[in-house]
Amino acid sequence: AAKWTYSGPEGEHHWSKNYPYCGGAFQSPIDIKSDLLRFDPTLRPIEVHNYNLSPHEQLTLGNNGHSVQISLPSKMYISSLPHRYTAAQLHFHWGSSGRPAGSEHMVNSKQYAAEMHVVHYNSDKYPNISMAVDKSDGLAVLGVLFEVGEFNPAFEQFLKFINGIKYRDQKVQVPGFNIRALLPARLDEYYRYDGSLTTPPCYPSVLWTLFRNHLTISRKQFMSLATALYSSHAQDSAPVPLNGNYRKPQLVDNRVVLVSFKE
Ligand SMILES: NS(=O)(=O)c1c(F)c(F)c(S(=O)(=O)CCO)c(N[C@H]2CCCc3ccccc32)c1F
Ligand SMILES: [Zn+2]
Repeated sequence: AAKWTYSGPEGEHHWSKNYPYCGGAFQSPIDIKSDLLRFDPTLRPIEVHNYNLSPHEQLTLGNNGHSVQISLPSKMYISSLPHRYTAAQLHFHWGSSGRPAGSEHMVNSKQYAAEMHVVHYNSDKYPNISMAVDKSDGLAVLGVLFEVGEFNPAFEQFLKFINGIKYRDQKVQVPGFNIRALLPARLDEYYRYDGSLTTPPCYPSVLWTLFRNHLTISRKQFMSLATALYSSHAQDSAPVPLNGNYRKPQLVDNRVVLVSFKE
C-alpha cells in the first residue's frame, strides 16, 4: 500500500492519486452546521454491549504510524443499528502542542482538541472488518469529541502506557478497562450521516454517529498525547512527530445530517 501522511507531498490533497475514493463523494469528516440538520424522531439511543472490559483481559495498544489504536475484543458490539456492528478498534485524532485543535469533525466550525473513533463492522453480513471495509453497509463508527478541561481517568487507563509505543509499529498489552467511560453519558443525543473512512482508502462505507456531548481531558493529558508519539520507526535516523493527524472537513454536497435531539 502507498504511503500517505497528513502534510507535505503525501498529504491529504495528494491521497486521491493512489486512493481514488479519497477524491470521491460521501467523504468524511464534515463541518456539522446547524443549517444542515434535520431532526429524526426514529433515531434510537445507541446501545453498546460488553464495553466494560475486565482488567484481567489484555488489550493491544499500538502506534500504527497514523494514530494510537486499541484493538477491541469481538464481544463488544452495537445493537441499536439496522444490523449488529461488532467492535474492531478505537483510535484518536488530535492537534499539536502548539495547537490544541485536532478533531476531524467540526460543529458549527468549532474544532475540538481531539476526537476518538470506535470502529465497528457489520457482523451480520461480513465475517471480518477486511471484508466489510469497502461495503456501503460495512462500517459504523462512533465519534466522541474531546476538549481540554478536567482530568479524564478513563483516558488515563491507556495514556499511562503511551511511552511504550513511541514509534511506528510498536505495541504493548494493557489491562482492559471500561470503554463505556470514554463515551459521553448521553448516548441518545448524536449527529448521524453517511460518510467514509477519514484515511486512505477513504471508502464511503461508514455510518457515522458523532455524539453531541464532548468529554474532557486535562491539558497534561492532551500534551502527553500530542507529544509522545512518532510516525517513524524507532531505528529511523530522522524521527517524525505524530500530531495533527486529522483530515480537513470535506464537501457535504447534498447530504443531510440527521440529529436525534431537538435543540
Ligand atoms: N477515522 S477512521 O476512518 O475511523 C480510521 C482511521 F482514521 C484510521 F487511522 C484507521 S487505521 O488506524 O487502521 C490506519 C489507516 O487505516 C482506520 N482503520 C479501519 C479502517 C481500515 C481497515 C481497518 C482494519 C481494522 C481495524 C480498523 C480499520 C479507520 F477506520
Ligand atoms: Zn478516525
